[in-house]
Order: sequence, then C-alpha cells, then structure tokens
Amino acid sequence: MTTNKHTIYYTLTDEAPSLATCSLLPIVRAFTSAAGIDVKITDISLAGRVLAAFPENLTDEQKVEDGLAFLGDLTQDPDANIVKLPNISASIPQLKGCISELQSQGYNIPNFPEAPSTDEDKEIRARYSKILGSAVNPVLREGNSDRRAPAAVKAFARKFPHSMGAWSKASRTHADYMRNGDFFSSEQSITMPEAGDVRIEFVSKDGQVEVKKELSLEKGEILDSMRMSCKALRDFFEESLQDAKETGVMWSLHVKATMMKVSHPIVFGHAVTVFYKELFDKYGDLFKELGVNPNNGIGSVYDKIADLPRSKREEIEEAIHACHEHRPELAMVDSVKGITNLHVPSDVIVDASMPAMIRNSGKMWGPDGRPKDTKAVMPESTYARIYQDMINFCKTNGAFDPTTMGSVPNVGLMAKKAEEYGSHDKTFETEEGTMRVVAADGTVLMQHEVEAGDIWRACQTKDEPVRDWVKLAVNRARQSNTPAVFWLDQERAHDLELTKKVKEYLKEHDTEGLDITIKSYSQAIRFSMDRMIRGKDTISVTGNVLRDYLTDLFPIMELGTSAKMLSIVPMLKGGGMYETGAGGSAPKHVQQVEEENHLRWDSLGEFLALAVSLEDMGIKQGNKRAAILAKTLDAATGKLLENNKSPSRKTGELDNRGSHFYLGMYWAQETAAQTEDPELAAHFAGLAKTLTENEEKIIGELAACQGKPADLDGYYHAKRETVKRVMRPSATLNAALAAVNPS
Ligand SMILES: NC(=O)C1=CN([C@@H]2O[C@H](COP(=O)(O)OP(=O)(O)OC[C@H]3O[C@@H](n4cnc5c(N)ncnc54)[C@H](OP(=O)(O)O)[C@@H]3O)[C@@H](O)[C@H]2O)C=CC1
Ligand SMILES: O=C(O)CCC(=O)C(=O)O
Ligand SMILES: [Mg+2]
Repeated sequence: MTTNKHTIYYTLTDEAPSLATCSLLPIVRAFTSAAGIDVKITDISLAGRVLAAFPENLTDEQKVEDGLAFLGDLTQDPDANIVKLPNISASIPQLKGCISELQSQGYNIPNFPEAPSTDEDKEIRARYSKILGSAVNPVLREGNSDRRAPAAVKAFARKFPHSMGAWSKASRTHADYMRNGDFFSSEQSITMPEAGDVRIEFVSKDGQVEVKKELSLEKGEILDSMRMSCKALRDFFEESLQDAKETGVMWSLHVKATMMKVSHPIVFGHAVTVFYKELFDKYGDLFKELGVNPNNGIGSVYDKIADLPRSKREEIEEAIHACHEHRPELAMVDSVKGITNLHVPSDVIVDASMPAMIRNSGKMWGPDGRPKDTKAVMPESTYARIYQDMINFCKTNGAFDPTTMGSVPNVGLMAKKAEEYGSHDKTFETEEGTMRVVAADGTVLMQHEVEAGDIWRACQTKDEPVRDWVKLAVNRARQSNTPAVFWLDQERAHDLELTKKVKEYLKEHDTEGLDITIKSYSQAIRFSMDRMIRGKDTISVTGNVLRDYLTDLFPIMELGTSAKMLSIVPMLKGGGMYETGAGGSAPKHVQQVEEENHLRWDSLGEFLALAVSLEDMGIKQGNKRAAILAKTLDAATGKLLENNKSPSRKTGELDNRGSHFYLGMYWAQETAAQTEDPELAAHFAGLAKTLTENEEKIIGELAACQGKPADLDGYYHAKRETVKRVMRPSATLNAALAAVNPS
C-alpha cells in the first residue's frame, strides 16, 4: 500500500473532540503546510461509520468513505502517522439516536432491528453490531500503549493544582464485588505449544454438541476461558441492594458496557431487573411484547411505554416508583432530570466514573442533588479490588495532593485485541450444560459446567504483542530511570501464563541497573500509592483492562483529568498512532456548548499527540521542518501551561477556542524565534506579530459569543458549516490564519 509519507491522518470523531477539531485544525494546518505536511481528516465518527455501512441506501452525494476501514489498513503501513481523538463507543440507545438523526436529515438508512427475525433484518443487525460499543479502538490499536504525563504537564499540575475533595476516615464509600461465581473464580488458561485450531463447543444436558466458534491460534498464544454464574450475579445484586438499604448508603453500578460490549450490557440488564424486580415480575409479558430490553436500561421501559394509553403508562410509572421505595437511593447521572445510574448502560463507565468519585471525596450525586457516600458495585472482582485499595488508602492518608504527588505512567498490553477487550465474538449467554474448548484432535483443553443465563467467554492474547509489551516496559524504565512493576496476579490462571512469558522475554533485554518487579494487583497499587505520596514515580505495566482503568485513575488524581496525558501507540508494523489523552468524548461538554456556547474541552492531549506525530515524521521521513515544528509546538505547549491558558470550566472565561488561539500565538512566536531554519522563522514572523498585536481583540471576539445557546444543527451529525460558524467566531484570527495558509 502506498501512502503519502508526509501525511498526518487526523481523525474526525464525535461530541466535544470533534467541535475542538473544527477550531484547532486550521491553526495546525497553518504550521504544517509550511513543512509540506498534509493533515488529512478521516471520518470515524459514529454517524460516519453508520453511513459507511449502508452505501446502497444512499445517493451518490450522500455516500462517504469508510474511514475506519481505511485507517485499519493504514495501521499495517510502517509510515502510518495517525492522530486519534476519542470517539463515541455507542450503546444501543446512542446508536438508535444517531440513526434517527440521520434519517431526519434525509439519509435513507434502516432502523436498528431490536429483535431481527427475517434474513434481511439479521443482515442489517449484523452491520450495526460492527458499529456498536468500542468498535474503533480495537481496529486501530495494532500496537501496545504507552501513556504518561510529560514533565511540563506535571509541573503545571503542581503549579495550578485542580481541586481535590477531602477524604474523611468515616467515609462509608466502598467497592462491592462478587466473592464467588464470577469470572475471576472460574478462569482457566492455556498457552498453545504449537499453532493449531480449537473449537468452542456447548454440550447440552442430553449430550448434543454445538460448535459455537472455531479459532485458529498461533504458536505461543494464550487462550483463557471463564464463566460468570447468572444466579450468583443476581444473588449478589440482591444482597448488595439490601445491604445498602439497611445501612443507608447510596447504591451505584460501574461497568464498561462500551468496551465489554457483549458481557457488560447483560450484567447491567441483570442489575436493572433485580433492582426493579416487582416491576419486571408484574409486567414481564407486556414488556416482552413491547420489546423492552433491560440491557438498555430502565430508559428502555420509559421508551417503550411512551405510546401506551395514558392510564396504563401511569400505572407502570407508579410501579417503577414503588420499587424505589424499598430500594436504596440510586446514584444519579442527572438529578434535575431524574436520570439514574440505571437509565442507560453508557452513562456511567467504570474507568472514568470511579476516579471521578474518588476525586470527589468518594461521593456521587444523590437523587436530591447532593454528594453522598456510595456502595460502588463492580460485579467482576478481578479488577474491582484495586478501587477498594485506593479507597482504603485515601481513608487512611487523606486525599492525594496534586502539588506533591508522584506519577504512575502506564505501559499497557493492548495490541491485537488482547485479553478481555477482544472477547466479544467469543462471549455467550448459555443454556444448562457444558462449555468447552476442544483441540483439533478432540482433546478437551478447558471446560466449565454452566447453567441457563450464565455468561461464558474466551479471551485471546497473542505472543508477539506480549514480547513487544515487555520491550516497551524495559525501554520506558530505562528512558525514565523509573521502577517498573508488572501487575500480574499469581492467583489468576491467565496471569500465571503471562508471567512465564514476561520472565522469558525479560531475559532478551539488558535490565542491568533497572528496578523491574512483578506484583499482584493489590501489592502493586499499594506500592505505587506509597511511593506516589512521597513524590515518587512508578511505571505500571499492565494488561489491557488495567491499562484502561489505570490511565484514567492515576491521571485524574494527578492532573484532574486524563485529557492531559500523552498517549502513544507504537504500532507493531512500525507506524505510529498518537492518541489524544486517555479519556472520552465528554458529552457533558457539548451540552454546555448548546446551552451557553462555552466549550471546556481541553485539547492538551491533541497538542501533545501532534508534537510526537511531527517529531516522528521528522525522524522517519527526514522532514527537518517537521522536527522543528515539533520542538516549537512543545515549547508553545509549555508556555501555554505556564501561563495557565487552558480552558476554564466556567462560561465567560477562556474556553477551548481561546486556548487554541494562545497555542497558535505561542507556536508562531517560537517558530519565528528559532534560528535553525531562518526561512521558516521569516514565514511565521508575520503571523506571530499579527496574533501578538491582536491578542486582546481576538480574545474579545472569542468571548463575545459565549453565554448564549448555540445550535449545532445536529448532535451526532451536526452540520459542518454550522459547527464552523460556532467554533471559529473570530474574524481577525480566521483572516490571520488564511494569510499564512490560503488553501
Ligand atoms: N479513546 C476513546 O475513544 C474513548 C472513548 N470514550 C467514549 O467517550 C464517551 C464518554 O465517556 P465517559 O466515560 O463519559 O468519559 P469522558 O472522558 O468523555 O468524560 C468524563 C469526564 O472527564 C472530563 N474530560 C474528559 N476529557 C476531557 C477533556 N479533553 N478536557 C476536559 N475534561 C475532560 C470531563 O469532566 P468534567 O465534566 O468535570 O469537565 C468529562 O465529563 C463514551 O461514548 C465512551 O465510550 C471513552 C474513553 C476513551
Ligand atoms: O474504546 C473505548 O470505548 C474506550 C477506550 C478507553 O477507555 C481507553 O482506551 O482508555
Ligand atoms: Mg479508558
């Protein structure tokens, strides 16, 4: 495949990051054009992916490129240079919202078939399934992950610390998780001695064998299998709800229905039907007829009863309220609008929600709009325990102090859909019988007795990514002269297999003088936190789920948000993907734009990612100007942090657009001041002068639009022209940029 070696592929995503892109990209292009670099937009937004899936339903003008397929191919190119912004990982309610918005805009795409029965519906559902949940990152992440807070960002956090809620020793907040019957307690794991095929089979009580999936495994590949008991899960929910009610503590549920897009919506659905047991007992048949799906949350009930006669609807609504009376208070997503934690599965996502709670004195919002201690329920015990460790630590030592605390960067095993995050096509809700993994010669490699409704899944971890991950960890430990801890739990079957490989592959490297250890999750987090409060850094080297969890958990304590992280994916094939931050697409931020035209999205992640992307282009393609622009961009970002020109959360103060202006001004000043390339300096002298002289005027123009509602003409597929008008309101800035880069 031939690609332009001087192209940066910049992703167009959703929500807040896509708004920010509209303002930032013209600034970036003003600089990159001077180095002969093309910054190409590739659309991987939810709406773009939906449109790309149904070309035959669209007119020629409506047809779009399949941006995700394009980038997926590009990851195999050693010259790949991708800047990846966060995108929506859609739950079913979000996907349906996107579909109806596109239909209302005149796109003739099909409805989402909730219970497909015809072949045509099944085919449509299959196409939509590829778009659901975390569907982008697994395709693009053809490498492991290296996430950290650069020194300038850490210095900024020390100088301008974010607020941290105090922790009381009397806090009643705690993590609650299953003690038996969950994936942790049933995990089995094997490593393939040679490449080979295996079958995943279900054997019914009467001995019928059904092949559920066939897999071709590579030599050295780890395969895990595990089961969660439906009965144990439901009993656990019931006990935990009763305990919360009796002890008067609020109840909250934290799952990752987006990345664990098959198993966690089922878990979420059980929470809904246990919490609202009487409701589902009484109206179960009607709900079935109406197509209520509890896996989509209690919101699905409200949705489906909307067209019932008023008296029936009110009767059901009363039954919903009656359930609340004997249940504990539920954590709220929006207490004003009455949206609870059980409304939709994608509102409370564990990686962001647990740290936000810990940062907020261990409290979540109650139905009365007040912060309250909570029982934070994460059924799978495998990783939930680390949160209890951090809660204990905060109760003992008080809240973390961003002005003195050290850092916990992460090297995460991620490539080739490693571990649980690649398990969707191997996850099954079972009948009573046996689930087993069988080798081609008929040998049973692993098996579990299962009951009706149990969730059984298998996870793959290929050898090449593990080897690369170990190398990345050693390099990071060496480059930063920091102790590195492999978080591997010797009580877990999977981690035992992984540990053998880690020990083996560490021998391939010079580790002389490095402090590299293996610790259980509990030991690892305690060790890291003990060091952290003494100002010391510790690299966490983890599997895929902990990578996801820890790269929100620690940054949110250290920096207030994971948006300030540098997040690099060195691709196995040699290319580079530079992710921006470690967080998501911040739907709350869009709401603020719609209501008050203030975008508090912090693009620091984009600035950091672009600098490494340019640096990489400088090295790989010998583009000297790219190398200079990388250095001047880093310096500009440093200045921006030093002068505190990051966006404020408050309407009326500097927002995302203003912060982009400052980046552009400092970048122009730095580029004009460098002496390595006088021609480049001269090229930017004019821009530096114009922006510096017009600072007040431009900031005034950018501030003038705030405080009033902004209509974006759509949410998932807002009109580009309207977004442009909203996001680029300064005529002076626009003219200055056009003067440098007329295209
Ligand atoms: N890499 C990716 O593609 C990722 C995508 N997602 C997707 O994003 C969506 C939302 O996920 P959610 O769990 O709500 O997490 P988000 O990270 O979007 O939001 C959590 C909070 O983090 C803060 N935040 C996040 N990014 C920024 C930023 N750049 N600047 C300032 N503050 C920021 C905001 O806090 P405050 O409100 O206090 O300002 C925000 O409300 C989901 O669809 C999810 O699947 C999630 C993670 C990664
Ligand atoms: O792909 C997703 O849904 C989210 C990714 C994520 O949270 C992460 O990688 O940190
Ligand atoms: Mg995450």
